[in-house]
Amino acid sequence: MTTANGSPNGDGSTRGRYSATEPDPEDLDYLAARLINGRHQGGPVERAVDLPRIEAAVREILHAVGENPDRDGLKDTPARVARAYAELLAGLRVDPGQVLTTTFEADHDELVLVRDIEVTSLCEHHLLPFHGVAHIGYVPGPDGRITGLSKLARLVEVFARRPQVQERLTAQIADLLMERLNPRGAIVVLECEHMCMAMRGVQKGGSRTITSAVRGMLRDDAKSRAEAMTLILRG
Ligand SMILES: Nc1nc2c(ncn2[C@@H]2O[C@H](COP(=O)(O)OP(=O)(O)OP(=O)(O)O)[C@@H](O)[C@H]2O)c(=O)[nH]1
Ligand SMILES: [Zn+2]
Repeated sequence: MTTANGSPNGDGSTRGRYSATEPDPEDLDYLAARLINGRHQGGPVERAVDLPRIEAAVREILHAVGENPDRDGLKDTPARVARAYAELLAGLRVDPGQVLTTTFEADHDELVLVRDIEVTSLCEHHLLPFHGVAHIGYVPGPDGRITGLSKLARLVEVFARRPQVQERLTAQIADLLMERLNPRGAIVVLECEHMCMAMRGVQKGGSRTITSAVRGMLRDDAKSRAEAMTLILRG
């Protein structure tokens, strides 16, 4: 739990070695809330993360590969890995709709596009990272409803911090934009490299997978779609 002043303890004090501007990574409510808007608003924390259970599982993995989890270099590793998973999967505990609660009306009815939003997620098949960039565009609806540009990046974070496949991640971003902003159309393109293809298995580093989700007029109108794609892919 933290407060609008950014202090994890709500009174300007710090906990352990973490300052008010450097949140305690063990504060799981904070990690979930930070995904939404950088402040804790007491939003829904849907699922608790069982850190001791992850720790026990990581100890088992270390045993199973023939390591000694109690040796000096590994003794804190299960706890570190547990905290890391809590952070990497914090999106599971967040209602993505909360990200798009701040919307504005603006007299703009043409494409709004944010390119090259950094994205890192975990593939649900191997729990290895895939990373790259997301490009998100939409054409505001008749009511001219737009959202803050940073909210588009936050939307990527909330859906990326879950076990994912790239196709679903792409579609979820587009669908939530359509649901919450009621735009004329939306387009989401992700370009990612999958570590499960680079570090193991087929071992083809450097390949990039491109996925798109196109909705509304950007799907139905070939000219609008081609214009948006040109802007997205020219970078
Ligand atoms: N479509 C899709 N596939 C993914 C994604 N992330 C990982 N994969 C693939 O998921 C597949 C899982 O295939 P399996 O045959 O069950 O697993 P595997 O034996 O580890 O496969 P290899 O990676 O080919 O060694 C692999 O082909 C991965 O490349 C993703 O985001 N989208
Ligand atoms: Zn994988």
